[in-house]
Amino acid sequence: MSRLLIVSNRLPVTVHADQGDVSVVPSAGGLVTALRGPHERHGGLWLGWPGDLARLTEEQRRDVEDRLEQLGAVPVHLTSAEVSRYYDGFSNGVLWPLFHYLVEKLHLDARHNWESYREVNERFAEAIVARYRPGDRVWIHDYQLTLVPAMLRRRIPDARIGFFLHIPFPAAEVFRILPWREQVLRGMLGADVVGFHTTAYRYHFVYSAARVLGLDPDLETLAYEGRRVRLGAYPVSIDVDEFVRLARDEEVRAEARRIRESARGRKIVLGVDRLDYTKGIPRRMLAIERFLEREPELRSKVRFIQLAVPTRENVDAYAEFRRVVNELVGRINGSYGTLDDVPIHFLHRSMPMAGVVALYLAADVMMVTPLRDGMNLVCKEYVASRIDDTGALVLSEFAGAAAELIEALLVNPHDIDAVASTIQRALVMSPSEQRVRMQALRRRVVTHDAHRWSHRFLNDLERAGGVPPAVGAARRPEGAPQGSTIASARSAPSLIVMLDYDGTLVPLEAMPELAQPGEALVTELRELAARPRTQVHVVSGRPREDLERWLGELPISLHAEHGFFSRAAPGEPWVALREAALDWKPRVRDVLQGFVDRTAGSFIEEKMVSIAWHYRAADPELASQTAREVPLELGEALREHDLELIAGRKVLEVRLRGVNKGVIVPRVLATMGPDAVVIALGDDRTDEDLFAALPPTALTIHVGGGESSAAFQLPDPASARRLLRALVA
Ligand SMILES: O=P(O)(O)OC[C@H]1O[C@H](O[C@H]2O[C@H](CO)[C@@H](O)[C@H](O)[C@H]2O)[C@H](O)[C@@H](O)[C@@H]1O
Ligand SMILES: O=c1ccn([C@@H]2O[C@H](COP(=O)(O)OP(=O)(O)O)[C@@H](O)[C@H]2O)c(=O)[nH]1
Repeated sequence: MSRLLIVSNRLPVTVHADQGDVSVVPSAGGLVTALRGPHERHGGLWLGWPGDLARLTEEQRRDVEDRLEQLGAVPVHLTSAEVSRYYDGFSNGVLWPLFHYLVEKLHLDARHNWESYREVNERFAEAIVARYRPGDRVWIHDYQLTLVPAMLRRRIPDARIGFFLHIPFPAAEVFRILPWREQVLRGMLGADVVGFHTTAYRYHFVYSAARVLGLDPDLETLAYEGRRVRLGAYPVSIDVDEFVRLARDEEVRAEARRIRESARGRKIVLGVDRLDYTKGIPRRMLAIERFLEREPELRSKVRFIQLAVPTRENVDAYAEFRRVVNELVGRINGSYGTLDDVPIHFLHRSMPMAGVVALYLAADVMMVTPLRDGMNLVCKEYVASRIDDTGALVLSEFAGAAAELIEALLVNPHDIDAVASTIQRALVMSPSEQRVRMQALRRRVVTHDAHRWSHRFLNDLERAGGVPPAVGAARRPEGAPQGSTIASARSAPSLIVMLDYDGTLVPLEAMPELAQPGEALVTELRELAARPRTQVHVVSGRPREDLERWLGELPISLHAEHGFFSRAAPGEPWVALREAALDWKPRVRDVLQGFVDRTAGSFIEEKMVSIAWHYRAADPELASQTAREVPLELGEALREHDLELIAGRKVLEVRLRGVNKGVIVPRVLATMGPDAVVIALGDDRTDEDLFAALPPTALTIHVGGGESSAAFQLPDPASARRLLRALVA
């Protein structure tokens, strides 16, 4: 049976060793809460870091490993130097603040932290390989392991790999600050499915990939290295039944009553967060201070409880942050406390889930006001626990959960006045308004629970994969031609080699004039043409002048503008395919010039019988939107003048209908005997016309990733040229 291998930095339990005592306790944080259900249901393995086992005796270690095994947990051990570099230094000192838009907290200079991050990601990939069985699904989680999908893909190319990011993916303008932006994107794109909490995070990812890697932006699927990577928004959630069960539990209810009694008639306003600077605790405290200042008559009627769970205490920013929060709480309690009570009850500890639910049941108002939060599960837990439809939720607009929980009182956590007013509003909310809002919230949380979250993701993972269509083509070529195929072509009585230029013989460049052939390529083509009974044809979309300037001396045939012009040998004239009306050009040029003017970095390439608008160097977001408008604006001109608009790789080209690379095929074949072997290589949509016009016996080769009607495929121009050299050898 197909197993689910869950892979995350943290295991569902963490081992603590304290002065000889060893405890194995449930890990804190939303990721672990969300994944417990799928792990138990699918009965697979969970690979992750168990905490520090270095100080355990051999016997204690064996005992811990037995307990982990019973839980289906596979430990990936980290040294204390790795914890400090990979986890504290890079994951939580670089990626965490950057992805939460807290750029001033970034520590980018410690390169060894990045090295360690890479090494530990390799270790995770190795650990997966060691446990992997064919048919397993691998689900990798979060920012600590962004490189693992690609590392695993290299080791097991046909593995089914999912990746889910639990924190926000920031806007491209913020993401590209990261010196390792390319590696992180390529790492994540190793997966078949990449999941985010919200459509906004997915959008940022797509445009980061477009900007940094030059991929074509598409919100559903990215074509990457010959694969199709599916992107989805899957808002994570909680095990609702478990919270309802705890909310009905007599002991939990008794504890909730005790908490209320100790508040002596005061209303309770609750916060539950890891003590993380993203959670907005200081600004929440300032809003409480503002509220107390503004509402003297309510001071004795409210108790604020803040449960602050210790977290990442070895990261400098967290230690400093704890000091700031302590000072604030001290100041407010000093100003507004009495001999009887203090306004803020601040608890710096973690609690068992039953204790947390008792707090949820006791609280009249729940404050969840992070500055940024990937999702935030605390707010969903509060809603699930309020089985009698009472209570008010104050929720930050910057939590991923705000996209779903729109019936909460949504606030901007940066606006202290607004948060203070919202506390007041929540405290006086009528029971009927509470019910209307809470019922709507509960409906959404109940129907979109953790079970549904994992089900949706794993369903998409089941169906994902495959390769992207190369424009205009329909299937995946078989792979590189075998040595025997090349050998039989070499021994054929005569050989016709038809070659596209850009993207096939040379890599694509930002500006067409930069893609010059270089001496090595010129020599290779000369040697190929010198083979006995061999014809070489370069069949390009380029104008005659480029081909003449770069390849004109060679004893080969040149075909420019997709075969509209041909030149048989050096010194011979260029011959046009037919008479062509060119009266459409000013009109088309005008329209395309409008697109150049509003899309910086794009340009027009004008040839004799076609005009192309190139946008590979333009801002990808702008260019992809603009490209959609081109057919609309050109529609009438295309119809009136019988023109075609052809989409290539980041280029749109207007040309006469019926002029394509296929038109030269009958002429070329007529020059050789029927037993000539034809080899054709091309990378783009326009080369599909050539492949389609060739006889089925031709050896057609698509250069690059994706689908094509070609029989074979080579990854890049370098391998295409190796094949040409092999023909000569
Ligand atoms: O493992 P730690 O370093 O102690 O941190 C705990 C977890 O914090 C983060 O949680 C995120 O995941 C939640 C569930 O998807 C989401 O609701 C929340 O907004 C996120 O911040 C972190 O992403 C996890 O990797 C940590 O395990
Ligand atoms: O003492 C506590 C208090 C809270 N939580 C849980 O920690 C998770 C916090 O998840 P959230 O998504 O809100 O934020 P994260 O901490 O993952 O950033 C929730 O399931 C809480 O119930 C916990 O494990 N121990």
